[in-house]
Amino acid sequence: MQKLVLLRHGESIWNKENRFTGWTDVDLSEAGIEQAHKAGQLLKAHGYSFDAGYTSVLKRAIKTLDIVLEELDELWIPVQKSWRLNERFYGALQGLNKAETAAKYGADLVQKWRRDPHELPPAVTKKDDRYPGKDARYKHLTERELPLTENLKETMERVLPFWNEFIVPAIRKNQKVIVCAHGNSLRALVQYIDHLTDEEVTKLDIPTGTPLIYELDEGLERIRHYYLE
Ligand SMILES: O=C(O)[C@@H](CO)OP(=O)(O)O
Repeated sequence: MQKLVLLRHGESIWNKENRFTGWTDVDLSEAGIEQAHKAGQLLKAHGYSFDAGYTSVLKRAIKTLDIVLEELDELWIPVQKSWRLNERFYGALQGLNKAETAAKYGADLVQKWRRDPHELPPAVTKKDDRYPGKDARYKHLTERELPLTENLKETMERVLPFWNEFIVPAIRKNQKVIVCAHGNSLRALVQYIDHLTDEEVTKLDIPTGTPLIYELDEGLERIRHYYLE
């Protein structure tokens, strides 16, 4: 049996302000920093230890993993950062307040943009400052890989190559792995690991700063999963 730990970053400043975040690189809030420390302490109290960490190129996830590893005194382990673990790119919604957007466009449409795995939020143009092609950290991406908007299905399509190329081989080598990512990159991963239907994933919400433990069999099929609280 293998254990895999998935962790959504602690609360960010824009989670707190109820804004669509996506690839915007906002920092953790005070509460988010506290959540990250608590997650690390909880993992330590339950005897967890890691050989490898994986995170996105966004500071709310990077810092959360750092704080967790600091609590475990394992800041030395190799940590791989990839854009493929980033939050779902939220297009032209990024920066807008979720409640104000619901009041403007209607709660049903906004809920579809947020949770329907096939629904695409309004796109940014390549001239928009939010277009990732303008950000140095994405300069190695091809134009096709640079999103203008993304739904959960597309998020899954860019998360899975990273899962298969790096995380699966590490687990198969018996490494103890922690993946610190985002609400929707983790929803995509959970949909894949748990074989969830689109309807089931629509209802799935992953809380910030709460370790989600997966026990996997040799074929990396889920035996059980639970939150450490
Ligand atoms: O704003 C975002 O990027 C995400 C996660 O906070 O929001 P949502 O809950 O709508 O997926």
